Amino acid sequence: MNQAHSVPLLEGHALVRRFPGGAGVNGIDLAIAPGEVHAIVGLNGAGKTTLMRLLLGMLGPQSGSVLLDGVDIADAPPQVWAGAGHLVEHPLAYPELDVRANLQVAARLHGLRRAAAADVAERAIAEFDLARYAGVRASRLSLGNRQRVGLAGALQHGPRLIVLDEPTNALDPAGVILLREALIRRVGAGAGVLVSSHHLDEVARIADRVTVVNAGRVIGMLDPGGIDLERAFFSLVHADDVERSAA
Ligand SMILES: Nc1ncnc2c1ncn2[C@@H]1O[C@H](COP(=O)(O)OP(=O)(O)OP(=O)(O)O)[C@@H](O)[C@H]1O
Repeated sequence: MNQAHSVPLLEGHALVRRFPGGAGVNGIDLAIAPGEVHAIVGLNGAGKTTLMRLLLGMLGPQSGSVLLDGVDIADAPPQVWAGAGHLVEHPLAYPELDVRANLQVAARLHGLRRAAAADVAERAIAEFDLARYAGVRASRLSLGNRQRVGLAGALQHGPRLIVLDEPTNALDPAGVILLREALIRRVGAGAGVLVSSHHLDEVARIADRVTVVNAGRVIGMLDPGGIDLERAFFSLVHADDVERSAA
């Protein structure tokens, strides 16, 4: 960690996507560098998921742009996308397939050949402690195990860019540790991670940078090594709410 590089893996510039009623993303700049964990935190409805969907091209911006490896995502070829891994919104593609098959399909969709896909899927099963469930249909899994499979599928192909929306939701404490270690390994090897979370303790453990989002805008940064992250978070949000209500 802490080896932030000058060329970002992913950059969002002046991103705007307002939904009817005004909520959404109201002009955000954000970058993810190789070798860093960049966390975004914010209250429910702050715009974190919308921002991630914009950054991944799952949702088009009304204005602004996104560069992936320096290339506008509208022009990024499939091999550039193959170097990304994300888990935003839907943990599983194929509920009727078993865990092993789901992971193999996910690896194939990231451009791996059949034998390599089978190989990475076995390693992912081991990494996320899913051996007991490898032959179980995904639709029969508990929420937490489904989340483990989704994370394994997002990380198994060795992406350089990792984007995870609230990845610790539904995970048990063992799953939280497995994920933390999996991310630390990848960041140590040069990957860049964007992660949203409501768990400030976990954010403090893994993040190099923490961006606070409120009402669709970036309102400040938190120091992950700071002593009272919760207090710092609420004071930023409160100050922003007061400022907006006075405007
Ligand atoms: N498709 C949509 N149509 C209308 N409003 C939407 C749509 N998607 C999101 N919103 C609204 O945009 C705002 C931001 O939602 P978003 O899911 O990005 O927040 P979030 O920060 O991820 O919240 P949470 O912490 O609850 O997951 C919310 O008020 C939400 O209701």
